[in-house]
Amino acid sequence: MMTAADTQEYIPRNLMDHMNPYFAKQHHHHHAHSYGHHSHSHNHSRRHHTSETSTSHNVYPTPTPSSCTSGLQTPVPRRSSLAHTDPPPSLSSSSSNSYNTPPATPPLSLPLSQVITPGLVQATSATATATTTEAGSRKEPVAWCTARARIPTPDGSEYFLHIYENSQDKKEHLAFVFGDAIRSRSLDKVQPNETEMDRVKRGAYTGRLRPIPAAVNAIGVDHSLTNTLPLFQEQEQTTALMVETESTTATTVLSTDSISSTMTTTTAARTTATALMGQDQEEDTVMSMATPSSSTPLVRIHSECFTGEIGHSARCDCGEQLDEAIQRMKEEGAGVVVYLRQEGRGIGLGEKIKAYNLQDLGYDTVMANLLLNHGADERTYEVAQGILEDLSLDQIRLLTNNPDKIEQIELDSQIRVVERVPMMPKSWEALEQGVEASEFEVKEGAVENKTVKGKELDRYLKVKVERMRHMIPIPGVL
Ligand SMILES: Nc1nc2c(ncn2[C@@H]2O[C@H](COP(=O)(O)OP(=O)(O)OP(=O)(O)O)[C@@H](O)[C@H]2O)c(=O)[nH]1
Repeated sequence: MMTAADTQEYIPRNLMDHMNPYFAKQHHHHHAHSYGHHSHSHNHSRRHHTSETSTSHNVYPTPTPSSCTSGLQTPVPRRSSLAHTDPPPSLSSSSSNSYNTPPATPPLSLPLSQVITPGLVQATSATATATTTEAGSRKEPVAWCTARARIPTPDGSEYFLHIYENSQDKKEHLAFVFGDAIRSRSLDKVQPNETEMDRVKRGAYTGRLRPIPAAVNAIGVDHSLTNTLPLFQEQEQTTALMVETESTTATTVLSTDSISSTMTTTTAARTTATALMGQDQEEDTVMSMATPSSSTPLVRIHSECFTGEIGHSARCDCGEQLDEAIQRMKEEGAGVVVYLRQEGRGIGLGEKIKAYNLQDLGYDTVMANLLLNHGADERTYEVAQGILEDLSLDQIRLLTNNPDKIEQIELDSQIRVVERVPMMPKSWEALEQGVEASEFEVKEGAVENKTVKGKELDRYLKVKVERMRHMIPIPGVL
């Protein structure tokens, strides 16, 4: 769909980079095309590479010491220099568990669980294998989920927050997962020597956890859950998992629903597992079996913005966008917000704060970045691709106005944006309709308190449209 914004003049990224001496020879692609329903392949090169993989397309080389001067000319380290050296885990490996941080707190004592051998627990979708792109260029996963937990929200709905590690940087990138149908393959994958409680702690269960009587919140108590099953059965009607081994017989109670479906018997360990379901299981089963939506999932790839999301800043609409994305996914009952820790379009919070001072002098967001010797936009999307691949999302409806984001997410990947879902800034939508933003807000009812408006926001948005190709119609009054 062509919008008014499509016809606006813009400065392509390569031209912007030519304005910057550091990036003069960098970019090789960028074409404008409209995004509606489409499926096409790209043959242009990935814009950003880590230092390990980069050859001729190393877009942001680490400046040489001689190029480092002071003040506005001081370059900052590029992402490529931040790439850490830990190898990503091979999901197909049966012996490596190096990426899982040891628990900081002493584990609950679960003697019987300790004897459960690998293979006993099988996740519902534990078929994760390293992903390979169309070009076959990437064998190892880029991102893997280390933990997940339920987050209830004030309106009673909830989502599962997924924590991701990755092969590109040391940051904790996130995925807000709405609905039960979307699962992380790396999370569900069985890890060597893990116990059921290990899996519960990292969130590798289906359904919902429930309180157990054994969870006494006091130190100096025996937190062993053995020999307490009869008590649980009588009083709590909770899901009980009975584990029997060759040498010992005892029972461990876990409050996971549907855990029986994650268990199988291994002959090697001569272990059997039986789930004894409580009376309230039916209700929970309904929750855990939410019908997977047949429609393509809604996805938002959101970049961190401390000022806009936490700091009540009216310089940008980042907080409003995050709220809007979450609201829509609640309404649809499914979807994923991939939350990337690339603050300030990848330049970091400190540098963005410097950029704000330059903006107060009259420079726009693009020029302020360039004057700080940054690219106009230094974000990369390999981690987002890795997260989407891990969540088995290769056909998505993407909430964005940014064509570059669509190009980057499809690049060298099987992921296809089958639909772009626009995000109209609330204040501009109100302007278009000739109403006060506050009226609009009330009318829509979707936005709580993050709607932003004002001259600074208008300027920020116009720069996105005019210089960064964002597909937002500028209100006639502006
Ligand atoms: N360098 C810089 N970054 C900013 C500024 N204002 C917001 N950001 C960052 O911009 C990022 C959001 O990018 P946007 O260009 O607003 O939007 P987008 O994600 O590219 O596009 P949409 O998907 O349509 O929202 C976040 O990381 C913010 O921290 C600014 O003035 N300077």
